[in-house]
Amino acid sequence: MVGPAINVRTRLSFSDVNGGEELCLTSAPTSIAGSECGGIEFTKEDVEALLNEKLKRKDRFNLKEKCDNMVEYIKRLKLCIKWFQELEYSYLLEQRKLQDELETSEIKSSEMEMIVKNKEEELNSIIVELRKNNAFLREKFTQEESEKLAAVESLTKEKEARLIMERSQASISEELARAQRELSSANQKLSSLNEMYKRLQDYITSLQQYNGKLHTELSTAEDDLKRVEKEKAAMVEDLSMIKGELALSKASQDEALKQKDAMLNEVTCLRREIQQVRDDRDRQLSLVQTLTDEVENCRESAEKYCEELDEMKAKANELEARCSSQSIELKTLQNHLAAAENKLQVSDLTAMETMHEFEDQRRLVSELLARLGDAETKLMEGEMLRKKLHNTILELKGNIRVFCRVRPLLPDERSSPEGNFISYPSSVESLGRGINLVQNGQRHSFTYDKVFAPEATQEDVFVEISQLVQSALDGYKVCIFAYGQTGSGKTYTMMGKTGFLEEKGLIPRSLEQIFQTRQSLQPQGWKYDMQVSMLEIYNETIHDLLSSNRSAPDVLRAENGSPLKPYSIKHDANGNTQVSDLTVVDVRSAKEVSFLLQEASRSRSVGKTQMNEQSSRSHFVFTLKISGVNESTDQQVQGVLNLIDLAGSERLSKSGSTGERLKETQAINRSLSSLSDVIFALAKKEEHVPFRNSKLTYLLQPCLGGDSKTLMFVNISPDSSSANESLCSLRFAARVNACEIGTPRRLTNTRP
Ligand SMILES: Nc1ncnc2c1ncn2[C@@H]1O[C@H](COP(=O)(O)OP(=O)(O)OP(=O)(O)O)[C@@H](O)[C@H]1O
Repeated sequence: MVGPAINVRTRLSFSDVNGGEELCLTSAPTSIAGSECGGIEFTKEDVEALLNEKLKRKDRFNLKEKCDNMVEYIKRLKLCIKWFQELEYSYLLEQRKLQDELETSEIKSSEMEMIVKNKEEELNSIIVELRKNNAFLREKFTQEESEKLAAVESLTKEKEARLIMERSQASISEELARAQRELSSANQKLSSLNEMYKRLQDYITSLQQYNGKLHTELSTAEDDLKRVEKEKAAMVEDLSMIKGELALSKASQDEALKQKDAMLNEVTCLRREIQQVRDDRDRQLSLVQTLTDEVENCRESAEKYCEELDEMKAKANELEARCSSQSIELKTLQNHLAAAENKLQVSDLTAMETMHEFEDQRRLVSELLARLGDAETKLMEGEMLRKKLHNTILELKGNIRVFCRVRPLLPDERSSPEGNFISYPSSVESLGRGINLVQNGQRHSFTYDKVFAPEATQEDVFVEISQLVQSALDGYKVCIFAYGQTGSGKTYTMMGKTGFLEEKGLIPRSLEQIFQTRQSLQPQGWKYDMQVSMLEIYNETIHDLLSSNRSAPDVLRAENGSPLKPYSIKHDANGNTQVSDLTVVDVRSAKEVSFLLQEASRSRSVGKTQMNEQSSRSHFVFTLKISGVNESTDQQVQGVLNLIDLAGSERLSKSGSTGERLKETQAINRSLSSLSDVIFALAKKEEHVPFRNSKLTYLLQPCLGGDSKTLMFVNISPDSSSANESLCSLRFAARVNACEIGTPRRLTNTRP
């Protein structure tokens, strides 16, 4: 008996996408029916071989494809297993049918039995084989399943890793792009800096050339000036001579005029007299005539009158003689008059000449004065230009600038019995910049950027720093501090004298100028925001001078009164200084700031010492932060103006301090000595600069070691008893002047 034929068509295939190969095992439609069945072609070996082959090539698949193939493979295996199960089931059915047939027919030949047995055995072996295959395939399936899981897991891991890698790659490429951008901008900056450097070099050389030219011009101008002065002096001398002569000639002219008047009077008198004489003569003549007539009449009439006639004749002769003598006198008088008139004319002429000469001289003098004025304005312009160039050169060199100011003697101070121990050289190169100090018979000379003698007013001093103050509005960090012995005039210089407008100090003047300039820059689109903070460093602790809570100055207090941490100083990468929790006030006018200044000076630690009635016992730091933006160009600037009034150095022996004052004095001297340590280290260009040794030096770090425009006032007392301290201050100032701290940097950018 032939059982039902089961058609099995199986195709197991693995395809390698990369290799393009396809490994396949296909069973042709097979009729599994009794002995005709040649057996199933998918033997364990085949599958194993197939798997081995697959495993061998496994490496070549990439994980994803491997996984897909695996899934496909597993699907097919499942199908295969299903088919095998169906096959097994059909075989079982077949077997059962055969057995049924065997049982029902009961006629079973031994041959048939044999066949059936064989068939059964065969089928059993096939079933066993199939079961084995099935078990193997199941095992394989679970293995493949676990492998698949592992592969999926590794795939997800790989995917994650890939994602991470992609993300990191994206960030790296972003960073790379940024770095490239930065590199290009840095390159641009570098090239612009190089260009700027070249330009600056050119500028410096041109400035130097210009400076040289100016110097030569200055020297020629000075020569000219000297010459002109000499000429002027000669002229003035001539003029005075001429004036003398003129006065003389004027006097002689006056005299001549007087003479002339007198002569005229005389002439008129003489004329009158002549007239009188003439009248007399005429009268006499008429008389003579009448007499002659009478004589004629009488001659005829009587001889008796002969005697009378003779008498009359004698009288007439006498009168004639008188008349002729009077005419001679008249002639001489007329001659005199003519001579006087001549003389008058001559003196008129000389007076006219003198007047002309005087006019000429006057014109010459005014011309010379105009030339002198021109030369003086040229000289002043040259001096201003020289100062500007000097400032630019100093800025380019990166030095700290130093101005020295000597205060006048105070009413209770006496000048030295040996005369002034401070003098100012008058040579061209040190004029206004040099100071000499004589101590123990030895002369010490110093030169700074500017020296102000006691006569210098607050206005004179401010004029010299106004440009520096101005640059805070252009985005520079500016620091001006006053250093000096106690009572030498630091507070006077920085703050001025309260209640005296003329004696306002640099801080109020600077603020007025800044707010005025802010106003004047508004039409150009500039808008500025200003913030003020004020602090003092007293006994190495910071006090907020604008804080409403001044009960415990060194330590901040929370609202509940519990102490918070003390104020701390921090500098950022741009060199901006921040003092934690310090009160910062937005200000819009100089008035607001002066109100705050008054508040702060009331809070400041001030005390009476032997050296100063109102001595500042702390370092006072005024900070104005300026941030400006140009609405039309979007340019932004950030400037800072630091104005610092340091506490005065003093000798313990001299100050006579005790108790609290002694502690203050020691703290002041300690911080000033830290300042000088920093200056020494900077001057020597040492690697380590001990900025952190005191709060003062740490606060001043950006001004002393960075890119700010820094100016120091060294204040000097003219009192001879302070000569020693003054010498120390001048020496310290000379060191400061020699410090190179770098080129000031302008903080400006474009609004994003
Ligand atoms: N240029 C000046 N013209 C007139 N008076 C001055 C001048 N400089 C200082 N003074 C006067 O000298 C005295 C001492 O000056 P000031 O208080 O400014 O000294 P200081 O250096 O700040 O002292 P301290 O370090 O003790 O605070 C004050 O009375 C001040 O008015």
